[in-house]
Formats: sequence, structure tokens, C-alpha cells
Amino acid sequence: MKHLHSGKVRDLYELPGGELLIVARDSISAYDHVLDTPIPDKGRILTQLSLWWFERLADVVPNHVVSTDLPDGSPAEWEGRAVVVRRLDMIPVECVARGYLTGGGLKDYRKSGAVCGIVLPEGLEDGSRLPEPIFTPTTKAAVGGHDQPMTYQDVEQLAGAGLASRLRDITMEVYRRGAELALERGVIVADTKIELGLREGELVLGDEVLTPDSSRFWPADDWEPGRSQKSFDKQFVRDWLVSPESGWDPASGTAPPALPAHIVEQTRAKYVEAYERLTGRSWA
Ligand SMILES: C[C@H](c1ccccc1)n1cc(-c2ncnc(N)c2C#N)cn1
Repeated sequence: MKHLHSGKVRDLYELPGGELLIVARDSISAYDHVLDTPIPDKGRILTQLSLWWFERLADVVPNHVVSTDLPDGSPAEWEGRAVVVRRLDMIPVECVARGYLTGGGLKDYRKSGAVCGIVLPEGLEDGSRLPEPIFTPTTKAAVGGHDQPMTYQDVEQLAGAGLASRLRDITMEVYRRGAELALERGVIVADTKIELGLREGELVLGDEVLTPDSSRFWPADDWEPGRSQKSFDKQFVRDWLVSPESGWDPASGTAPPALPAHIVEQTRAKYVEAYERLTGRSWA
């Protein structure tokens, strides 16, 4: 099969029949670096979690999944972390919904009191829950660049009023359903990013959905506005990388060091925990 694109933690291939194959790697990224040390099973766990969400959201929006059968000629190690998907005409908008304020949205809010043109109440802090979730689309940055915020009018200009409205409605409903279910299971979904594409004039959910890579997962019992929240899955890695033990400085611009085995194991356990809590299924 033909290799089309490599993302930070996933690769995209083209199959002879014209369909695409998304392969999730066991890579993890932190501080804008893809780490050298893989987290065993991360690719499989996040692929299976995304497939579970695609099924649960099928009444909200159809999805691009065709099959999880490995295409002939695929390496056996791809089993469970490769998905055959329909080729869509992707809409060049990162469709983001936020229920909590942090990251780039917080930065914009502190500068202008608004995010993507949406004015927010005063006094919000890092991690504040928003009065209502908001649609905060961004452009798809080029490799190594950062996504730029778009106003809703920008989306209308790019996709037309009708499509823009559908993009927003679908994004908000996917977020609402995901955040509600996750919170019942002790996980805050602070924000999530989905990608939508067109197939025969119909909007179809692409990419991955409601995984810790496409969304910010926070442990609900640790939530405290006014400071940066702990990441459900990446906190052990983040803390170790800035601890004296690692000897690394994020500001140095150098590549981070390899992770010690205990950090890898604790991080793998968090992916298993997220899968089991959300789906109610045992990972074993
Ligand atoms: C950025 C993202 C990506 C995903 C996985 C790995 C590397 C990149 N991507 C997705 C498509 C795409 N194009 C046409 N039809 C589709 N069904 C999809 C999907 N998903 C193009 N790029």
C-alpha cells in the first residue's frame, strides 16, 4: 500500500481499492515532541476506544470506518490499531468544542476576553468550566505550525452557511455526548477535536473521536480551576520530563530523553484505565 501521510502518532496509507488505512503508533507526544519511547498498546487501546465512540455516535453522524480487518500485506504488528476508512473530501477546519477553558483558548481569552470571536464572562481561570460548551474551530496548521483560531464567520466563508451550521451542530453534539458519558465515569473531557469530510454530499465523521490524543482528558476528582489540570494519561510523562531525574529542559529545544520503564508502565496503565472506565469493557 502507498504511504500518504505521517502525523505525530498515526500514519495514513492508500489501499489499492481507493480506501485509506489509518495506523495508530504506540508513540506519545509531550511538550510538542514525539518521544522516542513507545507506550506499549497505546495505538491499539486508542484505536479501540475511537471505534467504540464511532459506534455510539452513529445516530449523531455517520462515520468513515469500513473495516478493522488488516489488509493483505500489512505487518502483523498492526493488528488492532489499523482501520480501513472511506476516503472523504475533508473539510479544512479542525472542529473543536470546549467545555472548559485552557491551552490556546485561555491564551486568547486573556488577550481579548474572547475565544474564536465568542466573548466569555470575566474572571475565568485556567481550567474554568464554561457556562456552556463553545465551538472554537481552527485552521489546519502546516506541519510544525500552530492551528489558528477561526471565527464562526470564517467557517461560513470557507464552507458556506449551511455546512458551517452542520459542522458546529455535529461538533457540539459529539462533545456533549462524550463529555456527559465520560463525566459519569470520572473523566472530564475538557475539549475535543473532530474532523469531518464530505462523501456524496453527506457529512461524515473522519479521523479519530474522543480519544486522549484528540481531546483533553482530566481526572474529574482532581479538577481545580486556577492552575493547570493534570492530564489523565500524560501527567506521569510530563512530570518526569521536567523532573531533575530526566536532566531535560523543555526550553532547550533539544529532543527529550528516553522514558524510564516505570513511567512507561504507569502511562500504559492510564490508557487501559481510560478504555475500561469509558467503555465498561475489560482491556484483557
Ligand atoms: C490528518 C489526518 C490524518 C489521519 C491519520 C494519520 C495522518 C493524518 N487526515 C485524515 C485524512 C483523510 N482524508 C480522506 N479521507 C479520510 N477518511 C481521512 C481521514 N481520517 C487526511 N489526513
